Amino acid sequence: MEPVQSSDLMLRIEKMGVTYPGNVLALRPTTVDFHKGEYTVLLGLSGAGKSTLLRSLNHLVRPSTGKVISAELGALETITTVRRHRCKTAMVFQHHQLIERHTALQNVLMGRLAYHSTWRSLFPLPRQEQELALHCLDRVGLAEKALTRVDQLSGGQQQRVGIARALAQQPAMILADEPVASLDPATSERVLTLLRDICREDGITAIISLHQLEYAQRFADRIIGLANAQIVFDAAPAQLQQCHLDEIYHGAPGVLPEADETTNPTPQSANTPSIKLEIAQ
Ligand SMILES: Nc1ncnc2c1ncn2[C@@H]1O[C@H](COP(=O)(O)OP(=O)(O)OP(=O)(O)O)[C@@H](O)[C@H]1O
Repeated sequence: MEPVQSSDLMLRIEKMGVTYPGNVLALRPTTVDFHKGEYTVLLGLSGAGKSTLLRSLNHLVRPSTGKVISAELGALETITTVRRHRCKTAMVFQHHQLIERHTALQNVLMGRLAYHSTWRSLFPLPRQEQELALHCLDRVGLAEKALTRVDQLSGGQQQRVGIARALAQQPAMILADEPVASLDPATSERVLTLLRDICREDGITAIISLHQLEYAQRFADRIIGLANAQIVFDAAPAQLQQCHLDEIYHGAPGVLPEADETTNPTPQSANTPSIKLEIAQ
């Protein structure tokens, strides 16, 4: 299939649905476009389908129906296309998935492995690659921790190493699955600010699943709200109204922050670890 023609299109999912074994419907057939440089937050209750949507974008979860189409590569229909797509699509995970007994630098170098053959990765990577990894650590403010074992770093520092590893991959797109779910509010803000600033500077498309409404409103260019395995809201944060929240949180009493709080986040809600708790108030 030919790549999709559109100047700012990064990725399209077309009638893509996911049903897990046991007939668990996780995502109804969905068509949606993601654009270059856009910072999209996926919002929704636990089980709404955020991780499934996110992980299907690089076929970590294989769609049961429909397809993922890269603007550059076309439909992800062959192993080669999926590999090339994954090479340019970095992931940041909730539990960062670092090798804890390795140094920060060694972990960041893992981001380069997609560019090397299996046998080549058995040997130290060239100096040029090590310098790139060090530069990535520097961008997340951790150059001085390069030779520190990851298990000696704080949770926030570990997640910054996870971001540096993603950057070392020189991605066109970053998929982040609840990257701040295990962090305290102040650290969460720092990590999300860092991620947004780097994506803006480098023109990286970011798609991030979050539970915290206030962070979604503060950081996103676009919010996609999911409920019951389908998209129920897809627009800029300023368009998000109480009725949309009611739909995303299906009837739970969602709390929409005051208008000026969207540009100036509220410390009181930042203390709340997730919207799931906030809406239960
Ligand atoms: N590997 C799997 N096998 C079977 N069912 C699964 C699997 N992964 C997820 N599910 C189910 O698919 C649905 C969507 O799950 P998903 O993890 O995408 O939701 P989520 O919105 O990311 O939730 P959370 O915020 O808790 O991570 C849920 O009903 C979940 O139980």
